Amino acid sequence: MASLELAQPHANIKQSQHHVSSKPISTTSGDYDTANSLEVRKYLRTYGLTPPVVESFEVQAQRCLKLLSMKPTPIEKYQYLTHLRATNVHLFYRLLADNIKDITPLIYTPTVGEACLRWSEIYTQPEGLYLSYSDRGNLHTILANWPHNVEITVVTDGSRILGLGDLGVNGMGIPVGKLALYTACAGIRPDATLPLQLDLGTNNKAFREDPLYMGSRIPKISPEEERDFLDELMAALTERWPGIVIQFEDFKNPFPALERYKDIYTCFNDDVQGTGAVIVGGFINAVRASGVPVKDHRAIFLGAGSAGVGVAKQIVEYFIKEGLTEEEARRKFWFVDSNGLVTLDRGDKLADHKVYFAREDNDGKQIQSLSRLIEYVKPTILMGLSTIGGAFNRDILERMARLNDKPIVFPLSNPSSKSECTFEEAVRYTEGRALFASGSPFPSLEFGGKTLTPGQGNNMYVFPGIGLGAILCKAVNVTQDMIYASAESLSTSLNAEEVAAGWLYPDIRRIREVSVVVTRGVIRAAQENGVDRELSLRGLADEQLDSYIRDRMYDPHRERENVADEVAQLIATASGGAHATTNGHGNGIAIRGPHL
Ligand SMILES: NC(=O)c1ccc[n+]([C@@H]2O[C@H](COP(=O)([O-])OP(=O)(O)OC[C@H]3O[C@@H](n4cnc5c(N)ncnc54)[C@H](O)[C@@H]3O)[C@@H](O)[C@H]2O)c1
Ligand SMILES: O=C(O)C[C@H](O)C(=O)O
Ligand SMILES: [Mg+2]
Repeated sequence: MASLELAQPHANIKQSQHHVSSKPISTTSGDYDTANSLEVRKYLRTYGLTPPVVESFEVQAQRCLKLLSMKPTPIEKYQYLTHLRATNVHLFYRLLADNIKDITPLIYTPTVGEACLRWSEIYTQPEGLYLSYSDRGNLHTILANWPHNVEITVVTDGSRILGLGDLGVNGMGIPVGKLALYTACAGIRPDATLPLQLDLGTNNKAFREDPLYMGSRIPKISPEEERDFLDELMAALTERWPGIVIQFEDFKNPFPALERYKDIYTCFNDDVQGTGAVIVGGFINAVRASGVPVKDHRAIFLGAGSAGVGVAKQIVEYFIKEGLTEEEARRKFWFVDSNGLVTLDRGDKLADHKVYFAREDNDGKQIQSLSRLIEYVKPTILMGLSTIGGAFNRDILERMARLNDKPIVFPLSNPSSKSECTFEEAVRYTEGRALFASGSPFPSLEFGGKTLTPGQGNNMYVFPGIGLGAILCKAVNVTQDMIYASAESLSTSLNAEEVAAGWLYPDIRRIREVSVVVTRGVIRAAQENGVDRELSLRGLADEQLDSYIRDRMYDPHRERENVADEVAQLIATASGGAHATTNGHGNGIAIRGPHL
């Protein structure tokens, strides 16, 4: 199997100063950076093609933020940021790194949801790779068109985009957005990422009939056809880029592919595994803060899909580590789907993934209403992964507040319009007592003379570190222990002030530091499982491993100096008489040569 080839040479440790990619600088979109020195401009032959001033990042940022504030709607801000990324990638990431809390909602949930709904209408430029069902048999040849060396891809078939349903190829916004966060949060080089949209038909009839829709106008292919297509895709991706990490995202039914590929490729499913991990990470802190012993918790999950079951399975793992038997842990969950409480004797055919948590102790009772179920179960925990915006209404939240001193309430559906409740509602109807995390961001608010800040239980806290960890240790597979390690690492990553303030997740502004901790945990678990192929990392102490990780993270602030250093070196080489045609990094600078 291609993914098991041990001979696959990734960056060797000493050589790869900047990160694991073989391309230390991207010349295409940095050429016209107004921060480039005059010397660099002369070398690149862009002298005169930009305004004369050499700008500091602070001045550039001032202009960008001003332009951003002039855009009246989130979608226009999204479009401006897309344009910035396409024309000056390092400036985009500098801006994002310094304004992560404010800009993330504009390039990720919730705005990316609107962008996907309107993708065909707002499309201006290509940003990833599209593979259609009619391309089967030729996937390897098409992958050869992608010009860069890829380390990680996010792939979707668009069939369940956030809580917005089947959006076909309009789903491309999701891989683009997730990979931007891989770069911003974990420092994976932008040119080492591949957004991948599969065009396998769509059951969204309105899209198929929309003249602007840009995918195949056929109904979604069958599961068997999709399986064969994915078989070819996985082999082709791994043959083209042997060390590639493949993240599955927003598939309507992700379980068959995960089962089929997890032991033979370096892959994971973010909605099942990443979500499970991120919620466990915050949940460990919520359980502590609740003051209720693990054995006394009971959880109702609204939504029994891939995310709900993924989360519950990992909480089971946490409960077992806390001393419960698997049976005791499993019995702590009551799932509700669109047909009510999930029971074995409900009379419908349960999807395979629901059977593990289906109740058989319901004495033939089938409960449809969430409020009646709350009275029946008396839960300490209420999780929402149902795509039903507003499902945790006043009545539901007040019931949770009556039953618990500190109810754990996690409305996790995305985007914000699908969140089961807002932060404000949770605070108001539980008198500020809820231990809260939502999938999409909500603003802080004042309550009872205090500023309360919501947690954001979004897989963006873990997937960047899972991906970077797998890349750096050259993992053969992404094991369940690596996923669980990302959760535990996340739960320990809060600093003293965050703990004192009762936060469940660390401040998003520290995400790069958090990603280092998560990455280290993932690498350690890979080493324990023996799936790592970068054996030199095994002997490193934790601080050494952290430095190793940090040194390989792309830093957009350093890029300008990197370009200047390389140009200076090339000029020195050229003026020393050598007729350089390449600088050995494959970035194309030298072929343009000194000028002026
Ligand atoms: N916070 C995060 O990091 C994160 C991660 C992954 C998914 N999500 C969100 O979770 C949601 C669900 O994702 P998924 O992959 O599980 O989707 P899915 O389609 O697999 O599952 C949705 C579930 O909700 C149930 N449901 C639908 N209508 C319902 C109703 N009226 N009452 C009760 N249950 C109902 C369905 O029966 C199904 O079990 C999405 O909105 C997604 O954006 C959030
Ligand atoms: O994309 C997100 O914001 C989280 C998650 O993967 C989702 O599908 O909702
Ligand atoms: Mg997702």
